[in-house]
Amino acid sequence: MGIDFNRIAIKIGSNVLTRRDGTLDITRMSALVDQIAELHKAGIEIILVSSGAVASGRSEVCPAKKLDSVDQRQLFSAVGQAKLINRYYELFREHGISVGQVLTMKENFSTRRHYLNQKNCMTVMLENGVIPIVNENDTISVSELMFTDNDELSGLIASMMDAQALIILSNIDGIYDGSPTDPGSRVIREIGQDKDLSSYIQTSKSSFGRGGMLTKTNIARKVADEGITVIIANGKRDNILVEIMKNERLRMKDKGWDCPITPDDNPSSLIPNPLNYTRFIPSPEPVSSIKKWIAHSEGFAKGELHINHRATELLFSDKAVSILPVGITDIIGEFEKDDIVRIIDFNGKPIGVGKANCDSSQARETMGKHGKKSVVHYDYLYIE
Ligand SMILES: Nc1ncnc2c1ncn2[C@@H]1O[C@H](COP(=O)(O)OP(=O)(O)O)[C@@H](O)[C@H]1O
Ligand SMILES: N[C@@H](CCC(=O)OP(=O)(O)O)C(=O)O
Repeated sequence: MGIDFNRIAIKIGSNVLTRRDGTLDITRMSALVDQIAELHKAGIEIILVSSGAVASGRSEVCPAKKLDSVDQRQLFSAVGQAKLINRYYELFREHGISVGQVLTMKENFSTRRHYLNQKNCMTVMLENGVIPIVNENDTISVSELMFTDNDELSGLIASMMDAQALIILSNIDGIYDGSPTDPGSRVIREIGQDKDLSSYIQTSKSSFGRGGMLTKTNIARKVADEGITVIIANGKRDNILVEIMKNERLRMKDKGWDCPITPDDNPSSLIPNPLNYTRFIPSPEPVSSIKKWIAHSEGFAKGELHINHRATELLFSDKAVSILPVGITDIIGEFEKDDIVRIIDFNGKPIGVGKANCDSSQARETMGKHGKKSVVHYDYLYIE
């Protein structure tokens, strides 16, 4: 399979863009923009997911009275997002590159129509040489329906836009095999598909971050399972993006793949990258666009299909299997045709999601019967 990085998503975390006192780190921002401009000029399409709205607003306004966390988020992000996008606009303009702002919310991924509408918006931007700069619309997002953090959002965007790679920039070199503060811990450079990382991840997160390393790891695994290379690296390191792309290019060349980086790259300067970063090995199996959407729709599931032992076994076999009524033992909740439903195995464990082929009452009528139409067709089924 030939792989090249001609479309990538880059997520810049709050901590990369903010100084210790919470103010926007313009020097860092400018350095990252220079690198993105270099990649853009080399012909790589880039979608930027940037945090930093709340952090940059915090230093801008001094609330008249004590605010609760929702009011704070709304006030700071309203002021901070304007400041953030204005900075990006100015910095990219120095390189002659146009940028556009995309503010989104979790609900915007809930129906296929909304999903495709967003995809279309960003596709048109890319086709016209415009770099989309995406952030959650924190001002009007409802707390319970928010993304865990921008790592989750960046995973959705990378998947939706069929990016070949997602680079998550944080304030740490990658995922450590122990506490990052322990001098004996090392960055794990490559993570295979079945590697369990739960014992390594501490619940700590950086001062301005929302989700922590656990969400990064979970989202990275999910996105890599869809065939997208995911890299977690330190956005505070000089020239990190360009170095990562050079290193990845070297790796691909090694395997006989082609990957455009900078047109004036001097091959002699392409020594193996001494930098630490964590790379999630992508699944070699391509995942269709609709399955990618379904994979990220778990939060919108309207009901549950409980399946028996045999159906569970078949779903994990190499065969392309749909969920037939005969394998269903219980149906929980009410759903319409085309709604997302959760698939629960015989042990009560959620194992995937799918788009229902019929509504819940029709599904209940055929449950347990042979020779009936599938309740979830294989093409609309995503097993984790
Ligand atoms: N095993 C680990 N390896 C690396 N970082 C870890 C690990 N366990 C916990 N962390 C914490 O995760 C933090 C990064 O996540 P987060 O605060 O969400 O950053 P961001 O704002 O960039 O998204 C690190 O600063 C570190 O404190
Ligand atoms: N939308 C928020 C992002 C908050 C957030 O989740 O940040 P991060 O910890 O960097 O993923 C902002 O711009 O401040």
